[in-house]
Amino acid sequence: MSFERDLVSADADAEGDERLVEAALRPKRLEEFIGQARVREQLSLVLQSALRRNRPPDHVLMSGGPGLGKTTLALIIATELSAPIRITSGPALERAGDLAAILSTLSEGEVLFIDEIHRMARPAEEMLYLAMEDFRVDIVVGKGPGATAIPLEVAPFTLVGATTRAGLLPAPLRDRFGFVAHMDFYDAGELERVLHRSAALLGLELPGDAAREIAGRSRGTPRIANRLLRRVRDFAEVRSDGVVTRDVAAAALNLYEVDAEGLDRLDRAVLSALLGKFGGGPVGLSTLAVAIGEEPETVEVVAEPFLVRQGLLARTPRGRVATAAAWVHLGLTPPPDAFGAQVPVDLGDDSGPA
Ligand SMILES: Nc1ncnc2c1ncn2[C@@H]1O[C@H](COP(=O)(O)OP(=O)(O)OP(=O)(O)O)[C@@H](O)[C@H]1O
Ligand SMILES: [Mg+2]
Repeated sequence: MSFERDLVSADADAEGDERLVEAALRPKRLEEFIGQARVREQLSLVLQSALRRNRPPDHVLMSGGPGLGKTTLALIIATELSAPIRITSGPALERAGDLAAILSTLSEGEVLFIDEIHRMARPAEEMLYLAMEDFRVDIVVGKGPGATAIPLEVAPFTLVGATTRAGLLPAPLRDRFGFVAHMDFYDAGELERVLHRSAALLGLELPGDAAREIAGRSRGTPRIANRLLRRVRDFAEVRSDGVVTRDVAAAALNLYEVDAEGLDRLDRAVLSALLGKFGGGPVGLSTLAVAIGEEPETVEVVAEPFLVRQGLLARTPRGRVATAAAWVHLGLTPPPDAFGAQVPVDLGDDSGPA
């Protein structure tokens, strides 16, 4: 085996390994799933009543940002129903035939998981409407006036769709889901629980204050929490005999350019460009994305929701605007007319004009 081959396979192994770890850390049952209390309770009811009636549950749509647990929940749904699951994604369903091939081979009660469902092609989407509602599809044979539609029955199944952009789903599709689960960012306490659970699975001792340090920098996202935990573990193995402390965690995360508020390179690039190149905005999404060499969708889906939640960026009808807090976060003085600079300040009882 040549040296290059070795390097390549070592690389692929490392990446495969990371993905394996991510899969190993996924909660398998609904009760192991941390946070999202409302979604969990709603979903639990949907599943329990379906089990009681011995019928496949309503179709479920999960919407929320990357890494918040959509795929994890889809797998949990199948497990809780003791049903097989078929996994595909919107971009893989380019032609109606791609979807027909899957639908026609589903077994009764099977869960069909379509990830990135907002990226499905139109013809497949229209076929899906019919399948969701009537459990049949029309296979069109031939073209033009001679074309005929051959109806084909589909076994009753449960569709689980996941999307980071629910707004892009056409209404007819959205309306055919019986239950929509909105996944939100996790709070610090929930992320700490995710971290403790993962640390236990990785055989890593994680003190409470170290977990808090990592949780605070995880952008409200379990996937990021787990990823940062692995970087902290690496750092500890090499630099501190595998012992994780709060200082070790902080040093590791500083090394990986995750700042104290959890902003990573992309977040800071967005803010720096917004302040440095556009004077704080307003600036359009695509202009901003071009300025940092990213796709608009990446900026919109990955960076912005977190920046908005942290009160660092605002989406206005005229474009993206940095708030006064953004200037402060990057160590700059906000201009007097900075967006959000006029936040009402409670000066107490006796500080007002006499
Ligand atoms: N509620 C949770 N409790 C514990 N771990 C979680 C939870 N949600 C997500 N995770 C962890 O985060 C990782 C990412 O979750 P998942 O793959 O389900 O995200 P996703 O929403 O499907 O993301 P994407 O939009 O990128 O596909 C999982 O490997 C899992 O270990
Ligand atoms: Mg996913």
